[in-house]
Amino acid sequence: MTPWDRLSTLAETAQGQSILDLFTQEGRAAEFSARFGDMLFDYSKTQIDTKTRAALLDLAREAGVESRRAAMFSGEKINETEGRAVLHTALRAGPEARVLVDGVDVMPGVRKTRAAMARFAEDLRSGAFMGQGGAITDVVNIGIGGSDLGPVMAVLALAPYHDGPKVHFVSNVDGAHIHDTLQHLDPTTTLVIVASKTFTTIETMTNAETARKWMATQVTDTGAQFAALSSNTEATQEWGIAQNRVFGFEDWVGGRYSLWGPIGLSIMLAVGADNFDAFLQGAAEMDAHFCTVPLHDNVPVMLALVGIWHAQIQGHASRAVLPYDQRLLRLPAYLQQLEMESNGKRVSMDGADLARDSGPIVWGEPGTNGQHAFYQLIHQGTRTVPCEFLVAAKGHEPDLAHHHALLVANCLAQSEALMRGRSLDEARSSMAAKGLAGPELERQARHRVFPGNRPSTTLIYPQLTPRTLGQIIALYEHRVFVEGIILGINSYDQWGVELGKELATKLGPVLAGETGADDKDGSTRALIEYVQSNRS
Ligand SMILES: O=P(O)(O)OC[C@H]1O[C@H](O)[C@H](O)[C@@H](O)[C@@H]1O
Repeated sequence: MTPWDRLSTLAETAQGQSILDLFTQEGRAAEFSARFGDMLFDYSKTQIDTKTRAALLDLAREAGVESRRAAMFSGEKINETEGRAVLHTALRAGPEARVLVDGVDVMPGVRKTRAAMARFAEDLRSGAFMGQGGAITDVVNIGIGGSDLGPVMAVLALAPYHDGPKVHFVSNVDGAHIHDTLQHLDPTTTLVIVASKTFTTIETMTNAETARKWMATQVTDTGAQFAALSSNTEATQEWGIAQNRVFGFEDWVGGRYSLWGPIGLSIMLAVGADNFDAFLQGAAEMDAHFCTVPLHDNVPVMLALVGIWHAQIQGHASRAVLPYDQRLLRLPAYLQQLEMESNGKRVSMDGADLARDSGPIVWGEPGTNGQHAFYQLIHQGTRTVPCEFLVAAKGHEPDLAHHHALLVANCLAQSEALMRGRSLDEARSSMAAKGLAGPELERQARHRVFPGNRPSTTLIYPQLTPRTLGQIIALYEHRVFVEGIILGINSYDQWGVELGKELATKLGPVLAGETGADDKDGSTRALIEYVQSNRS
């Protein structure tokens, strides 16, 4: 019997197994949680028991998690469809590290770029680097996908550490985005960063061109107030950005894994090089944990196995990520790219159809806001949505500690409510206490039943510092990697984004009326006609 078969059988047995009843086993909370430093990952509020966990760990071993992990860290070209190594971990490696790609140590180059970024950041933050109108007050990062989501998420998350210029982000090709961002800024004291690994992404290049025109209205040497983050340094030069403000990286850094290097410049500008270093250090600590701790106690591995249990074994199509932390507002969006662009694939590494479901749909919002919106479905809908809660024991506002206490209480209450539910008898008693009786009591009570037994995990940490944020992001990166290995997926390519881009490029001239729409289907033709007759 393969571990997959064993897990299917275990899932059948687990059907109807009360999670709450599992807690009659003494010490379950400690036994079904994993620690990393002062961070605790609690997965005891799931149906996973000792046998299930053993089978999940066998699955990980048989899939070759340990050897694939070694292959990734040693610079092997594990991104086989693109023939590339996967070494975002090198961007945060410590001073002693040596990482070979094709026999060459890449670390001297990584350190050189990191030092150049830090010098530039400190020059800009101290006012040594200025715009035409004086010290830089605002920075606009123009990028999309991995060149946007990571930096936006991290800059918002680290608000208590901001002591640099105000950082803004423009990603959407919708002119509204750049318009609304630039209209309040002064071009003479603004730095524009063009962040694009390829430096060909149409949205980014269109926005960059618009920013350049805006800058030219008041600045004589526009190029002097631009910086570029890219692995295509030739294109940055052609575009007119001086070499000393181009921060390059190699093709072994995937877009959605790139915030640790040059793509993180906006984060460094906002919080300073020391805080950025702490962010990298946190991630490096998680890397060391992932590489050395036995699978059973390994937080990324266990997070991945819980994910596999819920998505591929129990068949839950989505998972909700619910940070009880307003500053992690964009974490769900960031994780949507990280997880769904990495593991949303229908063929395995060798091109065969995937034997089971690909990675799940990831969605979420910060708590407590989500509670007043979609938690209704999570508690009483017909589908089970495994929930991943994140919360800090302590906030950053000592005088608002009572807010934080309420926040934490709500987070803990939600995982408890999801597990415990409310029975029909309990609902009946509360209706009876309100004076209801007979059929009306019965009808009202049924609406107030919570089936419960809904699984969730909680990641809890002392406080959201730069170091903790680095740990959390690296944790999720490795989770994605482990899930991808188990599914046999190449988590590091993204061919699924190409077709839409190609068709959009061809539709441009059609919409402009330069070419006909004869080869289009009826629906697309009708939409084209609608746009053409309603845009003037
Ligand atoms: O950084 P860029 O080359 O501009 O790419 C930006 C983004 O666009 C692509 O379509 C990919 O789906 C993303 O993985 C990537 O992060």
